[in-house]
Amino acid sequence: MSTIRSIHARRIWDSRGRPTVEAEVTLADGATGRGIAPAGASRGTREAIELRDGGDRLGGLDVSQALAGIRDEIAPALRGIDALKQEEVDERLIGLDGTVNKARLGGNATVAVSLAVLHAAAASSGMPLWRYCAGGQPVSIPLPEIQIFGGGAHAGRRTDVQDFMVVAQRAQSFAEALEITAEIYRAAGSLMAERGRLQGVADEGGWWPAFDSNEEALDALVSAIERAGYTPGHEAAISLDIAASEFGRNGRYRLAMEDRELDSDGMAEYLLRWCERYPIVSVEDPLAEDDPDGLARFTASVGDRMQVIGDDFLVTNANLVERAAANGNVNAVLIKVNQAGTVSEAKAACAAAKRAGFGTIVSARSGETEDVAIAHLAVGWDSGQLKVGSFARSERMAKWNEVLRIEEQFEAGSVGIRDVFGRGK
Ligand SMILES: O=C(O)[C@@H](CO)OP(=O)(O)O
Ligand SMILES: [Mg+2]
Repeated sequence: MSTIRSIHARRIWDSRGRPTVEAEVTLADGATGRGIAPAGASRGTREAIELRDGGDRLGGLDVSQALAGIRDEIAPALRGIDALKQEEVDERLIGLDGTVNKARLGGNATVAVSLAVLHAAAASSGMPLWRYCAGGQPVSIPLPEIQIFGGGAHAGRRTDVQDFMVVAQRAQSFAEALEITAEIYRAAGSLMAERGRLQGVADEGGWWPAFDSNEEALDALVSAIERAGYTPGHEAAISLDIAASEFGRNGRYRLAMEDRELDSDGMAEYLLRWCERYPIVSVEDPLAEDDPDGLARFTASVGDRMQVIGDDFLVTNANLVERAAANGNVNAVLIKVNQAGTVSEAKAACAAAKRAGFGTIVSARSGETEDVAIAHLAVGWDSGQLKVGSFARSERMAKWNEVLRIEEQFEAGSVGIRDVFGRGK
């Protein structure tokens, strides 16, 4: 029987040395599943709230309230529910919390439990997680977006732009995409070393961006692609997460590196110049979450040839995705389970995006753990793309390597890899 027998919650630690929540679910048939809450640094204001509390010595970073909520309220309420009924489980979590943003029990509590139930249900069904998530629907191996330089909130705001990434858009397999990007990553490292600029890595494993301008980082990225023996824009293209909500509000954008302030149109023009000059195929959060008109203008000018992703702007919310599709604010969405707070809500956002013809990118957070669930979600939900950060940090490699294992399970040649525009569907 796949009914939930018990849920245990424990405090574990994430890749930034901060406490986080792990839930462990045991079913009546003995199957178990574990889920861990990741944590973002650049967060959208409408994300599910993670519950953090006093814990004197931890300065408000502790998660003891979230753990207590799982023990005292969530575990008793879910006992006896069939783990195969993920939506029922998640509806119970949403109802129990009772707020619009999981503020009472904490999105970190609900997401850990929701993922743990998903894992346990897959184990009980005797299926790998990706196959269980697919529910019999067609799947694909996602194209990876891999960070080469990590800036913004992940590197003490060393650059304004948060993620400088590479997409190996012509790779024929995930294994090949990883290989190409690893070469570019290492080339970028030696380039930094030669310039006396190598200063370790940022939160997601991308090189610490010791640059004097955002453009210098872009130029270095192009040089790294060339040094690795590839043609920029051909085998390897550039993908950026501007994370503009971090430095833009009320239509004003403060570029610290260049010591200037731009209005919404100025910011868009600044980015459009990059789009002309560099082989950029995807831009995430080019304008702030409170600038939907700016986003719509930006998408109107480049959306026919480029992916424009809403992350902080859409916070993995199906209603917001539908509204964005109607208003043309963006043409793709980042899918982060902990932004929504439950597996079912994230899945609904992904489904809404596909109905709207949006690109979908399953994404990790900047604070991560060894949990590899998102590798399986990207495959099982057929998202087409996966964003996990970089190399050089094992919480990232655990996920990339997991996709390699999943790819091995596919029959050779039966599943094509897609580029950012979904070619090969
Ligand atoms: O903005 C993002 O897309 C993510 C991952 O790069 O960062 P964070 O988890 O800090 O929100
Ligand atoms: Mg982002």
